[in-house]
Amino acid sequence: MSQSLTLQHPTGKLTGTIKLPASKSEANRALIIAALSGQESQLHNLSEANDTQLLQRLLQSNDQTIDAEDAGTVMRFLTAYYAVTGQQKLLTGTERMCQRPIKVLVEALRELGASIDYVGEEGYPPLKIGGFKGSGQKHLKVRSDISSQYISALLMIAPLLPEGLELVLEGKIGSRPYIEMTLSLMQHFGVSADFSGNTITVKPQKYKAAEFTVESDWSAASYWYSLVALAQEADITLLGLKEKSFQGDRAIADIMYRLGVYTEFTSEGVRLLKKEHERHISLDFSDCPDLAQTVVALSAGIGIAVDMTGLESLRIKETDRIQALQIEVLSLNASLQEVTPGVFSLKPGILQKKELSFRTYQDHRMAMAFAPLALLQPIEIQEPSVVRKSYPRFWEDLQKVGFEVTYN
Ligand SMILES: O=C(O)C1=C[C@@H](OP(=O)(O)O)[C@@H](O)[C@H](O)C1
Ligand SMILES: C=C(OP(=O)(O)O)C(=O)O
Repeated sequence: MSQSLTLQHPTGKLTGTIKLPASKSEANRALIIAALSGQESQLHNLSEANDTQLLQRLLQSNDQTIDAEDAGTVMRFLTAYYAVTGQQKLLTGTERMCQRPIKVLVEALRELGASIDYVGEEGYPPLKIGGFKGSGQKHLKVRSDISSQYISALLMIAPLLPEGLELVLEGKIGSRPYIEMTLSLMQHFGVSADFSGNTITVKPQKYKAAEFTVESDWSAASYWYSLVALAQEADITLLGLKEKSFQGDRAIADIMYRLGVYTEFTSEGVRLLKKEHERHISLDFSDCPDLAQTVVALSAGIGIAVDMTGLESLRIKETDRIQALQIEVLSLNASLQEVTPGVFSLKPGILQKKELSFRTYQDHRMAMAFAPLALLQPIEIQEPSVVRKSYPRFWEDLQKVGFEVTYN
């Protein structure tokens, strides 16, 4: 496995058509729902992303020990899935996964009648999941300010519970579009729910088999927006994206309008063209946390000041993404600071020609967010294989639009 790669572009001019990977968020919901339905559903365009390939394999596995690796959705969705289907499993993951909290979900599932024990530290994987004795409980209060994945996990099993589920979300609702995506996918497979105020109600129901085609991944698209913003000239088409999407990261089209990219929706996807960008913007990432790294790396490189809120969940993702960003923007002479609690300010500096090498912290998004800076000067990306989590062909796709990629 290559320790690093060097990336450069001889002309800075980008034209081409890219088939993006499919959304791992949509795919992983469809896989869990299809498994819960107990019927044969036809799922098309499942992502080649490791997170999806892994879930597909694990759902077929009879092993007692299940390794969710570094995939948050796999860990959280399988916890609820194994609990409600009464399967005895030891569910674990990477060292980092065992530092990502899961207490809110475990406590909720216990209240519903699941038997789950912590093998190591209380509140974190690995988990020993045992039988399920429905408690008859249908009313649950769940914190919604840590990870929406707990809520999505509970919602997908809700129609199978004897009394259904009334979920009251407590606190700020972070990553809300992912909860809405879950409800939309459930609806697609025949299950209705009501989301009013901060309460989501799901009555006992049966999932129905259905065909589903996964849309291209808007989070993956964000790196192409960044590439277009940084290019000298660009005309890039991204296939398989829809104007009306289940994915909240579709917000990248609006964000990038301000950062220098015009989006034209076509029958096959989107066409990205360059435009003027603003110099100073304010953004709230509560609904789209996975876009923060793209925006920070681009803005630091191109010289845009950004005031940011809604970054709370970044500390408990594949790495502490705030800390990783704070370190990596320094080499761009930029600074990222928390100016008042919860409010971050990115101040770009003057980019000086020097050797740039970015660490990726076992986080696919660190690699892909910083890669577009290779349009400004040659750069090195460390541990480039991290992209396999969501976009395994990322480096090959860059080569298609003229990047020179050298594995060191
Ligand atoms: O449900 C999902 O598919 C996801 C929800 C988000 O996580 P949080 O809810 O933990 O913010 C997001 O960051 C992650 O990449 C995918
Ligand atoms: C946070 C992410 O994934 P997960 O939480 O599913 O591991 C991500 O892909 O950026």
